[in-house]
Amino acid sequence: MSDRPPVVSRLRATGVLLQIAWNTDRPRTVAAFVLLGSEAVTAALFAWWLKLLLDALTPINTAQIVAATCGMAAAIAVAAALNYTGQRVQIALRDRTLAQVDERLVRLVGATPTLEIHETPEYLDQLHALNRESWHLGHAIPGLLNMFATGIRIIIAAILLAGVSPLLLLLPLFAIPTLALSSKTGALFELGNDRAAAPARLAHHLYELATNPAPAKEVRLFRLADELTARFHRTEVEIQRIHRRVNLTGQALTLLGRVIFMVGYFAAIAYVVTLAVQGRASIGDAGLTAVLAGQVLTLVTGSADLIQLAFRSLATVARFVYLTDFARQHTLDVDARTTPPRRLDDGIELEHVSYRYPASDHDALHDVSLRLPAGATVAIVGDNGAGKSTLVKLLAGLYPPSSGRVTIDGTDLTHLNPDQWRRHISAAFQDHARFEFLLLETVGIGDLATRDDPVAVRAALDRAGAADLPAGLPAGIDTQLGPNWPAGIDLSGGQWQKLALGRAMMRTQPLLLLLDEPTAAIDADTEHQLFQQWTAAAAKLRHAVGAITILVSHRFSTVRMADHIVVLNSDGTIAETGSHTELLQRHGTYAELFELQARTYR
Ligand SMILES: Nc1ncnc2c1ncn2[C@@H]1O[C@H](COP(=O)(O)OP(=O)(O)OP(=O)(O)O)[C@@H](O)[C@H]1O
Repeated sequence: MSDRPPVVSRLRATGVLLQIAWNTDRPRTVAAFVLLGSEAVTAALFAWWLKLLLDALTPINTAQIVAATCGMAAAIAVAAALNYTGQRVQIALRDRTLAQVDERLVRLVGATPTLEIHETPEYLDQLHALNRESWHLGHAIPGLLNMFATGIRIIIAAILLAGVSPLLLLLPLFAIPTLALSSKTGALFELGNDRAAAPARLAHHLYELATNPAPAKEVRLFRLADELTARFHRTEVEIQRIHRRVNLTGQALTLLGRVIFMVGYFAAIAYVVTLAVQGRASIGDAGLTAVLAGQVLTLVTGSADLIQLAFRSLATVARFVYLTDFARQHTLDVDARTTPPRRLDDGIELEHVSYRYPASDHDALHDVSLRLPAGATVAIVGDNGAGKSTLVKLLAGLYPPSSGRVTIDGTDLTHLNPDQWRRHISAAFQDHARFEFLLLETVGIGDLATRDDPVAVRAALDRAGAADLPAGLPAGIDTQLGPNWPAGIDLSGGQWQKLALGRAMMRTQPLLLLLDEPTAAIDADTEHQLFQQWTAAAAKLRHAVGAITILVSHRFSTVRMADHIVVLNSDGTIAETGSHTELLQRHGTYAELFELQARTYR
């Protein structure tokens, strides 16, 4: 997961967790440590009151008997009260801290300017493992507090035992193997999870395929239930095999540690009994030792379990730290970068641009050099997988080129503040998101400045050819979208796509409008009309801001309207560029594809 040794990454995780708790709720952080620490002191002193009581019996010392009995009763009552309050504070602190952990992750990942983290297998494995182990996160804060309280009890028990005989301080030494082995077993658990991360992600994917509504049609049509079940079963067997192997080793190590401690425990009891027989220890000392030796057993084995649990939960916190570090590394120092121009005078240029996806062994785009003049409408065509969407995402700054550069009026796109650049662009994709909000918001978020303005939203819907869509819905523009919400309704694929288009139309003067097969689910005639409308709008914007419109489409009746057409080869290189007329005269790939499609429609 990271290059750091496990102990260092756990220490860092502890620091991060305590810092989040502190920033989230300072009073409760302090209260939890004070209450549980005080409970530990009170409970640990019970044995001392017992010793005073036993010593007061021979000879009888009534005042001491009364004081010791009251002390014992008070120790029990106060410890119970502190424990009750401390646990409640601890639960509230845990819940608030966990909510803060989730919020940090959402904020950091959402603010990452490029898409690369979503395509890096190592990152995805860690994210999935974090989701799977999310219940461990819930143990992290209680685990740290319990370790703190247990530490106090062990220290007090050690002081009291040393008072009887310094030799008794050797007793906790017998616990060292248990303690040492517990971190080893914790590391083994983490190793199991790391090894199982990839098959676990596969199992999750198979589970989602079988249970989510989106793939349900194809799963039934292609009768894939048995196939998915068989794959799921094989993957789960593999996951269990990985865990079983490391768990067996862990259990054997735990047993060994316990046996060693038991030897020391019986030796301590035998030693104090011998001292008492020789008259070198009082009855109270013998009672104190018997109770404390028993407590040390519980405390040490308990603390070993606590350390193990804390090690596991801190391993999960360490995943969170890894993910946030990863996201932070990808959130480059954006504020320091140049502000984009308010209008395009020259245009956009791609200079020998190549792009390779993190998990891929070949370029999706290779050595692409292109000039997109200010004010132009540009269509990109090519076979499936030729790199059209990749090119669109590079222009949006969602990926940095692997080599070469994209310039905006001469400024390297990677030097522009991505947040500012995205204020000047708009986009609609074939694989658009389904924001299940009110229709008004689903479209309005295309321009956060006017997101709640019904006039702006209706105008955007009009530009997207969806002016009539709200009228057919129960609450019009205020209809809740998404069947999973109260009064929420689902839409057809084409209707969702029109809303995505509406979102793209919210911005009225973008410098760059990216339309990546935004009308694939809409009929060809409507697409044709819409593109005519957009070309007319682009002509107006040409003079105002020099806006460039990029359209990816497989429909040549639409593509032909563009000023410039870029044809990509299936290996991500450029085949040819030019206007429709120029490309037809060239009798190359475009002319061939155009003729083929035109023939189909004749
Ligand atoms: N996230 C990814 N990780 C690895 N490879 C990818 C990823 N996305 C796309 N590719 C690969 O990059 C190449 C270009 O894909 P891209 O989506 O840009 O093609 P496209 O021309 O838009 O295709 P289509 O017409 O099918 O939408 C393809 O070979 C594809 O398999």
